Amino acid sequence: MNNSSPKKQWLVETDSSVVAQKSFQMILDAAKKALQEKGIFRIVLAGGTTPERIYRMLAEARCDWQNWEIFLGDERCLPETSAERNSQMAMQTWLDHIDIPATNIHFMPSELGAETAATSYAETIKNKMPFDMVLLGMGEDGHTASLFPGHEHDETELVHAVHNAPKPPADRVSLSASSLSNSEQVLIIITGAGKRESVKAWNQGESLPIASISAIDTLTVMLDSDASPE
Ligand SMILES: O=C1O[C@H](COP(=O)(O)O)[C@@H](O)[C@H](O)[C@H]1O
Repeated sequence: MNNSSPKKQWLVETDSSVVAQKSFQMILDAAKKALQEKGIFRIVLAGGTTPERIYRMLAEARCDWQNWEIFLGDERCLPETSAERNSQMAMQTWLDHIDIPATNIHFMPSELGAETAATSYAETIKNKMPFDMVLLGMGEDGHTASLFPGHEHDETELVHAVHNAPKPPADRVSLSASSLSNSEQVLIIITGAGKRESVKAWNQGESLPIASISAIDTLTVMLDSDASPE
């Protein structure tokens, strides 16, 4: 990994639809660059509700998806077809609607339990990094992916088994902060007034999980005006 500091940009947009539109364009631009330079684009997806609108836009985009490779930043330990799984959200909003080889989609087998899934997914990603783009959201408590405030993990792990998550379900699987940061670009998208206090705490230097994320080249934080403390 590159030890120099990444470029950082903090963008405040008028509303969540502008955040979605600009994020969508950043993803397409990153894909175009990676595909031109090396013929493959590896992106790690965020779960939760914030990225849904972006994924729906991607479902409508005219792209050659053959050389996109999809990963997840975190997953919830629930049955494979549960609507609460991040993989199901990504399939329903985007991946079910495009012509991408199934072998290019790498979900976490979290139905097998957090430990088994974390070990398995570490094998999946270990030769796929650095990623080209990591997309992240942030919860109201400052968690990102399934890295929660107050939780401690073995920093040598690529992927963590997560238990006792304060947001259900309690059992989850998450890429580590260093795996999530092992990406040319990291794009963090934050919308809604419910996130404002955590954004403020992050700005004031509180050691929230979101604050542990970096990037190789560029770290972008894109917020809507509701989430911005200014
Ligand atoms: O549980 C999760 O929460 C965060 C934030 O979700 P949001 O609904 O507030 O966008 C999400 O980034 C993470 O992937 C997910 O598992």
